[in-house]
Amino acid sequence: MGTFSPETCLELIPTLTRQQVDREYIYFGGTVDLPTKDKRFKLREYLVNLRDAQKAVPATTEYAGSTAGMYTGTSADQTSYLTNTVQPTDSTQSSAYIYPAAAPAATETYVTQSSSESYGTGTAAGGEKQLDTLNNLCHQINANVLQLKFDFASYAEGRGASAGCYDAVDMDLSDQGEDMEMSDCEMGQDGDVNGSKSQPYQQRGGPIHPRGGSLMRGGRGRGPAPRGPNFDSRPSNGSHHQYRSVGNTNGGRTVGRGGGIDSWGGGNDRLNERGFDRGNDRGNDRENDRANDRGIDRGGGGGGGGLGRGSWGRDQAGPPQRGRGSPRDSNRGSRFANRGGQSQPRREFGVRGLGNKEEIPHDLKPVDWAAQTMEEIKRVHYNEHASTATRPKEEIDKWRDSRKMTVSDQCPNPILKFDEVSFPNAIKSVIQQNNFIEPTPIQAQGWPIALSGRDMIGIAQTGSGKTLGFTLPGLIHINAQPPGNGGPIALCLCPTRELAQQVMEVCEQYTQAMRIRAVCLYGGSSKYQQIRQLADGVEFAIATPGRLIDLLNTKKLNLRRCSYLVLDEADRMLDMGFEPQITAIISQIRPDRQTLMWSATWPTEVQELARKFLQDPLQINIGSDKLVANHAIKQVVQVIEDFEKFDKLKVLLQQIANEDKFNKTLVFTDTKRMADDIADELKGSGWSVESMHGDKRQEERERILADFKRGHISILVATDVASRGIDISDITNVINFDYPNTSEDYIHRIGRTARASRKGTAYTFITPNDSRNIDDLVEVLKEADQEIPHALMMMRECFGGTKPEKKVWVPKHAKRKMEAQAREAERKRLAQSTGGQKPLYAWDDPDKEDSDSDVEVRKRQTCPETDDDWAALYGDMSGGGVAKEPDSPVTKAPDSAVAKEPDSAVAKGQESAENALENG
Ligand SMILES: Nc1ncnc2c1ncn2[C@@H]1O[C@H](COP(=O)(O)OP(=O)(O)OP(=O)(O)O)[C@@H](O)[C@H]1O
Repeated sequence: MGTFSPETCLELIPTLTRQQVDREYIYFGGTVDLPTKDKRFKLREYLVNLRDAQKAVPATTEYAGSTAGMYTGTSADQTSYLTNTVQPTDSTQSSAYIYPAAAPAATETYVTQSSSESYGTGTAAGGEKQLDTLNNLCHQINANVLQLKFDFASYAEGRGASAGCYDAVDMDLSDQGEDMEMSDCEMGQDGDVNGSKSQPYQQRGGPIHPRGGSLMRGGRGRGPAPRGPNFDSRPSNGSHHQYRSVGNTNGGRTVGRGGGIDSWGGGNDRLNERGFDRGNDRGNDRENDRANDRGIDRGGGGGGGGLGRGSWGRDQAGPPQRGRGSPRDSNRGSRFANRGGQSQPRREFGVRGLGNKEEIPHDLKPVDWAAQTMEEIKRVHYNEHASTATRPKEEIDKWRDSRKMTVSDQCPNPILKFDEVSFPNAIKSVIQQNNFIEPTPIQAQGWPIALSGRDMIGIAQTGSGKTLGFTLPGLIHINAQPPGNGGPIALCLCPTRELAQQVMEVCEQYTQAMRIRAVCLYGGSSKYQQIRQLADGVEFAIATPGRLIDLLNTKKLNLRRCSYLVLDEADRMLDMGFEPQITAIISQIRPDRQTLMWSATWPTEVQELARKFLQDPLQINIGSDKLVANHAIKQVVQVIEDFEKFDKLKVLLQQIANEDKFNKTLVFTDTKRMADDIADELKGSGWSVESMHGDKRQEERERILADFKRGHISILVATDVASRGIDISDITNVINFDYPNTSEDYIHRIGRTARASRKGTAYTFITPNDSRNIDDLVEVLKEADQEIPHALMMMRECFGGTKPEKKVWVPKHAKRKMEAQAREAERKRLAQSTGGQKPLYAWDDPDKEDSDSDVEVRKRQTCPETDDDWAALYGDMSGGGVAKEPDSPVTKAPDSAVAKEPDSAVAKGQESAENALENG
């Protein structure tokens, strides 16, 4: 029986260096694919041997606590491991791991694995469970979905430099096509794994919360280290802890929000970066990306319920974080944990199910404005120009019609030239510097409304100049109010940091010219500096809600002077579940304020809500009240299968580069993890590419975006953090690698190209999993007079408007498996059509007959479809235990090992399979 010696590791993993293995304290945290079938076989055989050896092991004790992974070491280590990791049974702990009571051989190998089942506590016939675990491991290897993690740091720390190493078997089935998006808890899948999958953090980070086993604690190195006596004495911080936490990402998908950076001090950055938010990745990623921004902004975070099999191998979710120790944070953690761990329908949160911020803590009590004495606001700053006032109605109607503009009754006439609006000279000169010739339509119609002091809703396509549409009237509003240092006069709320920075960037020129002090308040950046700026006095604040609430909470900011409020991307703010925050913020702003909402999309779901914050608003819509994409964008939709996506992407990128090597492409993915993976893959092929998402630290995000703007990188792979507001004029192409969560997001994403009056192309991959959005997409394409592929219409016919069960991305190895299955199906079909005369495993060459040994090899290369197949190949490794659930590679371990006579077919299969293995 073998162990994973460093040599084996070196052999198995080509990217590993001797130096890495030999060094005592080393981080090697990646997940690796076993690159070749040979190596997979080798590992499988190792496990099968292990299984066989394990059969001889007496019944084991089941311990409360948890871990995951496979541990190879000495019995002394076993003792210390037990001593250091096994926590006393706690009734709140919903899961357990198993452990051999006695070592099977001179070199002990412990395989522990969290399971999606809560074992409860006490003793059980753990030997069977362990075999079952091994069985699962083998199964996964066979299915090419097993990945290994090697944590040499743990090895070294735990046992010094003795031989052997710690092999954490990452049971990450997310790589398996069908299971991948089980982590996509928003989609309502696989909800059973909440509690038990939090395990690794339980032992390290703190107790499992009674509610669903989610983790409420964790963080900086609390709890004993996983193994080895040395751990206890080592100082630990979040990041170190993170890297030590080896094993099963099953255990810890931290589905909660975490304000790692803001909430915690040093050491958490890495944690946050690598573990904590990563943990979110598969869980609720699109949402998490958004939530991440918000989470970090607000400096809080929720603990995570693990998401069992769903997370990706590399994601070692760090210990769940709890923001700031507020009890309410705990609740929040639990809530998010539940979202992560227990499948929640995606649309349960927020107005349209895209988030929920109800539990964001704040001490903001609504101000009793009636009891306040307030200076009167000067709201009206608009003197209609003679030529505007006298413009004939027909001419105005014609102008509006030609721009597909609809306006509320009583809407003032548009100003068609800059001269018609009484901007101060400072603004006019900046407009000139920018070579703007005339106002864009939304500006032409929006400025008169905003300057008149009316509340308004402005909806216009992406890249149509909305930012100046609301900032310039804001600056004029500020200018008209009495001077002072009592807080900002104008406030612009933005859903993401990127957007806040973008707005800041746009208006900076103008604020400087007008000597107006502006500040951008967003999470992930130095709060101290922002507080100092606030203390110095500001007139204009651009903020993300989280940071703003934080500053309001800590009384570093007050909004009593604020009388001009903008909600940029208002639909997203309301849509994402920012409503409670918006309500809290608005409660701090005087009721006679002027409120403006702007966006490129205005879904009906938020319209009612929006009106709650507005008083008798005027509305402008450019396009229609439906979803409208910027018509300067050429929209190309490709209907493909999930597994084709990456290859198609490469082809597309090559094509784009061939057109012009200076082309800039923004690729959108659903998940942070996918963004990273794609960027890594592309980098490997020599592309100049970076990824950007909510897991990245703020400065990293800013650097990457700046690099992209400057053209230092030509491809940016991003999640929806980049979908709104970002104005990079020379983005020529947008690729929706994954179709976004909502069709509004589609409009905003593709709107990153064709800014101002430029043109651009948006490519979108559509798979059957996107069927629920097809109706919208077809409408958008029709409206923009774009080509609608026949396949899309066919898909619409078949699935239009229905929600798919899962949205899966199929990575390469799963793709290989699918291809193998397709070949197998083809083989069967061929065999049938030829009356069974065709060779059994001749898919590569139907005319060539396999030898007997080929047949056996083929068998071993093929993932058994069912448990019976599996048993036929490898025997019933649960030792006659309870039959496992079909379709569940990580099979639930039985509560108790109920003896069951193997049926004779299985027994026969087992025998022949074992013979085959011996021979093979
Ligand atoms: N009057 C104008 N003439 C020409 N260009 C303009 C004018 N006003 C703004 N722009 C430019 O148009 C670009 C897009 O503007 P902006 O970012 O405000 O669009 P937006 O409508 O807010 O887009 P999104 O909805 O994507 O956020 C910017 O680069 C800006 O400088």
